[in-house]
Amino acid sequence: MSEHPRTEPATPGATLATAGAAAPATATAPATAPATATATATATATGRAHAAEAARRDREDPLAGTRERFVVDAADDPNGTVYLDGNSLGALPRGVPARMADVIEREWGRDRINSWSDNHWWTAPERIGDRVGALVGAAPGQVVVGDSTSVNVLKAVVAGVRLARGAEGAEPAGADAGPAGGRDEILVDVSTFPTDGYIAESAARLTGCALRAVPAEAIATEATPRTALALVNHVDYRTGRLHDLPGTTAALHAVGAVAVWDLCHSAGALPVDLDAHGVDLAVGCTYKYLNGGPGAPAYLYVAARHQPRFDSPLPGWNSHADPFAMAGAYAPADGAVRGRVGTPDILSMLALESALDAWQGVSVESVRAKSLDLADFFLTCVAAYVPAGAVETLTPAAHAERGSQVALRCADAGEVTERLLARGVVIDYRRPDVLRFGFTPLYTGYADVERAAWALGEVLSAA
Ligand SMILES: Cc1ncc(COP(=O)(O)O)c(C=O)c1O
Ligand SMILES: Nc1c(O)cccc1C(=O)C[C@H](N)C(=O)O
Repeated sequence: MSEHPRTEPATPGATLATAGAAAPATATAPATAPATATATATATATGRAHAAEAARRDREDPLAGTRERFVVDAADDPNGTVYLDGNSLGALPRGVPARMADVIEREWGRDRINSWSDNHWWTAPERIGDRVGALVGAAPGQVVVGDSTSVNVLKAVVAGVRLARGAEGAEPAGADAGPAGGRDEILVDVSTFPTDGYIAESAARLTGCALRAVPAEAIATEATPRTALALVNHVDYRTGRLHDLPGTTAALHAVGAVAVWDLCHSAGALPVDLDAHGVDLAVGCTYKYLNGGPGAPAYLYVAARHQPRFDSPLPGWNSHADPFAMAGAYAPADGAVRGRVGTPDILSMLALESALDAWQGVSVESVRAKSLDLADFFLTCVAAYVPAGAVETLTPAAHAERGSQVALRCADAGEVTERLLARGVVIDYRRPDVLRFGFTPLYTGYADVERAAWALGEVLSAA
């Protein structure tokens, strides 16, 4: 469930003008280009010690140009919105509306049914899957886009248990009921995003396994020869902690278990390198750092070596070897197509395809470098602007242990989130006491994070 308090009117600039003595004098100035210099000068005059540095970093940022590919407010416009919620819903890439108009008016409106072949709708899940794959380190042919992350978790966990059992001949193919002389346990990280935990529990019942929740850091040591698989969140949605994908995957393999990773909070934010680390199965959403839009289709990665034995619990006609044979008996297609189920949501899928154009010429490595730098700079600004002891940082300081968000714990976090919104700073609140600041390097600038830290300081100084 989302926690996005929304107050009316949500006109950040108007509220900022009445935000108290520390508010910049130019708060009601129109959003014009010279606002950059004005805002920086005003910010410095009002004690914003890091404002000038933020402006300098933005000028020197090699990724500064990609911001124009998105619909976001100007970084230095004090009336504009600072959007630090791309870890929930990524901003709109500029090319998407025109592409959607074309899809709706021409492909659907005029070409109609022929679009399945002529406009390549039928093969969109694999085609777009390859583009997502390139961003998570998967060679072509292993990622298919479709359904929600929740649904793909079910596919991955049930099929993963079948893979783990089948590898040893411990169970007759197709029999899921009851432990079959071995692999009868599924591990899930104890702080998992809820949907993964709910679905893993159901998948455990479907496969006759027991579900055991352990800290993600302990999965490597808790896995035993009874473990069929572990479902692990690559980045913790609440704290922003990055879990050890290479080490945990290797430890699971050492006991013959399958590694299933949820990449919702890492895909598009940091290098994942699925193939390089020998991951078995992975799932993730595309509406966060991949900016695919609300409810954009998710994806499923099935490592090529597992595809011939990938036995989906949701075998639909779209994953049939010959869908239009309309055969009574199911025969799975080869490759990643095996992960499909029913008719794909073409409008959302093609919006995602267009959104991925925003990655043109950008490496995930460069995004990661800026993400870490943005978070470091944000924490420096928080330390300078926020009263001592008012917040506690939940996100690990070590770069190797964090994703692309900073989570701060503070009293009255829901109220603080509303007050930040009133100052034009959009973040997430997770009950009971967590503020999440998400950084999307393709469009988040240093002035954004400086302004967010300043606003947080204002709010907590007034508390
Ligand atoms: C880690 C994680 N997994 C799964 C989900 C849920 O995916 P969906 O609601 O798209 O099925 C989310 C966010 O909503 C998430 O953060
Ligand atoms: N998927 C969401 C939605 O449909 C509405 C609001 C928020 C979301 C989210 O993605 C929440 C997100 N997974 C989280 O990390 O909390």
